[in-house]
Amino acid sequence: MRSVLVAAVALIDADGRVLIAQRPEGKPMAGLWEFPGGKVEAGETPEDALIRELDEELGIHVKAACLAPLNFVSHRYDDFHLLMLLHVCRRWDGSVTGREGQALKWVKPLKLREFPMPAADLPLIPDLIELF
Ligand SMILES: Nc1nc2c([nH]c(=O)n2[C@H]2C[C@H](O)[C@@H](COP(=O)(O)OP(=O)(O)OP(=O)(O)O)O2)c(=O)[nH]1
Repeated sequence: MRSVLVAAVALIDADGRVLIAQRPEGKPMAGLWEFPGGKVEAGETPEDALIRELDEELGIHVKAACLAPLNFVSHRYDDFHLLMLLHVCRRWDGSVTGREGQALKWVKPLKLREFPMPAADLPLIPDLIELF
C-alpha cells in the first residue's frame, strides 16, 4: 500500500484557539476541516515541508525552532497509508490568509469535534485539549 508522509501543524493564537482549514472542492476529502500542512517531498525534512506549505497556503513565515512536535498518527485509509506528524506552533510572522481560497477557522480545542475532520485527525484532538 502507498505510504504518504505529511507534516501538519496546530497553529495556536493568543486566545488559545487552533487554526483549521477546509479542504477545497475537487480534492480528496473535500469539505473536511484539517490542520494546515501537506506532503513531505523528496529531499525535504518534515520541518522544511511545513515551512514551505505554511508560506504557500497561509502566507506566514515560521521558523523551525518554533515548531514543537506534539504527536503523530499512523492511519490506514482505503487507498493509502498516512503517517502524519503534528506539530504545535505559537509564533509566526505575517498574518494568516487563505491564499488558496480555502475557508479558515480559529477554534477552541474543546469545539474541534463540531467540525468534520479526516478520520486520521480524530485521535489528535485530545492532545490539543490537554495543552490547556
Ligand atoms: N494537511 C493535512 N492533511 C491531512 C490531514 N488529515 C489527513 O488525513 N490528511 C491527508 C489528506 C491528504 O491525503 C494528505 C495531505 O496531502 P496534501 O493536502 O498535501 O495533498 P492533497 O491530497 O491535497 O493532494 P495534492 O494537492 O498534493 O495532489 O494528508 C490534516 O489534518 N492536514
